[in-house]
Parts: sequence; C-alpha cells; structure tokens
Amino acid sequence: MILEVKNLQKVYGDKTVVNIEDLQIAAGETVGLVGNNGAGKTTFFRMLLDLIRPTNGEVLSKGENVMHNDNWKNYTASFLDEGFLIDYLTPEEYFIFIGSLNNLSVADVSAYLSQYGEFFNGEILNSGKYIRDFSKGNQNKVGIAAALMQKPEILILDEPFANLDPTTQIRLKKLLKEQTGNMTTFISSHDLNHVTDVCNRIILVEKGQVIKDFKTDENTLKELENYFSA
Ligand SMILES: Nc1ncnc2c1ncn2[C@@H]1O[C@H](COP(=O)(O)OP(=O)(O)OP(=O)(O)O)[C@@H](O)[C@H]1O
Repeated sequence: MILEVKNLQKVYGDKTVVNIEDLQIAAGETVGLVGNNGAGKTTFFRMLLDLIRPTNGEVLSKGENVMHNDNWKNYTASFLDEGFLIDYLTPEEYFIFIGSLNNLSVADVSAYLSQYGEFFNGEILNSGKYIRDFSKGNQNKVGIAAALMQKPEILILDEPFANLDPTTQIRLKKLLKEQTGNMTTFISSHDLNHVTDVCNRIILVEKGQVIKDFKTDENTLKELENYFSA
C-alpha cells in the first residue's frame, strides 16, 4: 500500500471532523473523495500532507509517518487552494520555480507547458500578469498544471473542477486521464459525474467518516446520485 491511514482523527472543540479507522490506498489507484460541505475532505487532505496535525492516529506514505519523515515530499504533489501559489510571481515564474525544485530546466518547463494551450485557453501564459491578478478559476489552472508537471507518484487535488467553466472541466478530465496513468491520485469533488468518470474508486465521507468505499462501475453515478438526493 502506498498510503495507509490508521485511526486518524481530527477534533476541533467538541466536534470530530475526521474519524477514519483504516484506509488503504494501493499504488496507481485514482480515488475520488465525495461528501457534502463540511464532511471533512479538506481537513483529511491537509493531514495527508502534514499541513495540520491529527488529534490521533497517523498517515503512512510508503510505510512512513508523514509527520516524522520528509521522504514523501519527493514523490507527492498537491494543489489544495490558492495558498499553494506565490502571488507575486507570474505563472511562468511560478512554473519555473516549481520546476527547479523538481530538477526541471526552463526548457523542460516550456516544453511541458506547450501541451496546456487548450486547458489554459490563452489566458495564463504571456499575459504579463501576476498570479494574484488572475481569476480564481485561472489560479486553479496554474496550481493544477504545476502539480501535474512534477509527475508525482502521489497527486492530491482538492476540488479541481471548482471554479472552472464547463469546457475547461471537460478538458481537465481529459488531462487527468492522460497524465495520471501510474500515479496514485486523490481527488475531492462535488461533481459526481466528473469524479466517477475520472476515478476508479470512490470514497464517500460524511461527518468525517467513511460511509462507502467502492470501485467505480457503470452503476456508481446512479448510486451516488441516489445517496445524495436522500
Ligand atoms: N481550523 C478549524 N477550526 C475549527 N473547525 C474547523 C477548522 N477547519 C475545519 N473545521 C471544521 O471541520 C469540518 C470539516 O471541514 P472541511 O473543510 O474539511 O470539509 P470539506 O468536506 O472539505 O467541506 P467543503 O466541501 O465545504 O470544502 C467543518 O465543520 C469545518 O467547519
């Protein structure tokens, strides 16, 4: 198992917002995390990335606790929110910076970005604007592209379809399918259609707990729609 979660809990005041006893993710799985507002998805992702500390329990990446070891940082990339970006850089400068952390030359980064013409829709590169001056949707595109550029073994994206127009959502699905081949991918989403299309496993959370965990098949979308319409 590339990722294991054991007895993971996050408590704020008298509220347990994440409570996952045991979760095992095998290398290469594309896992969709779904659940209503406040279900604990972002809190869970933040613990996977050691951005917040669990109240109890642990996250093991390749068997090592992410709190006590930095190895996972070499093979994990993520984009949770705009806080992952650097506001005073242009997108090009940001991509080059992230590339440099991953031993990619400026030429490597340019070559990589050349395939993003459609996804960026002509609005990201060569604009002369700083990241802070882009719309939220366009900021998301920068963050997602920068995470994918690292070709990580583990990719974690929090609501990647949010704030994107329908055309771009469809382009993003295509990109994810093309680029996440061998990656272990964790994607949270409120878009049941997209998440079942992209992911081969769906984990449904409610009040911090795993309610359902199943492999995606032709019935999954219907099951999820039924669940959420209750
Ligand atoms: N720092 C904090 N202090 C207190 N409560 C918090 C804190 N961070 C999150 N929470 C609470 O934890 C719960 C889970 O929040 P979280 O953002 O993880 O949910 P989510 O599933 O990502 O929701 P959404 O779909 O709305 O993004 C919510 O009730 C939230 O108010």
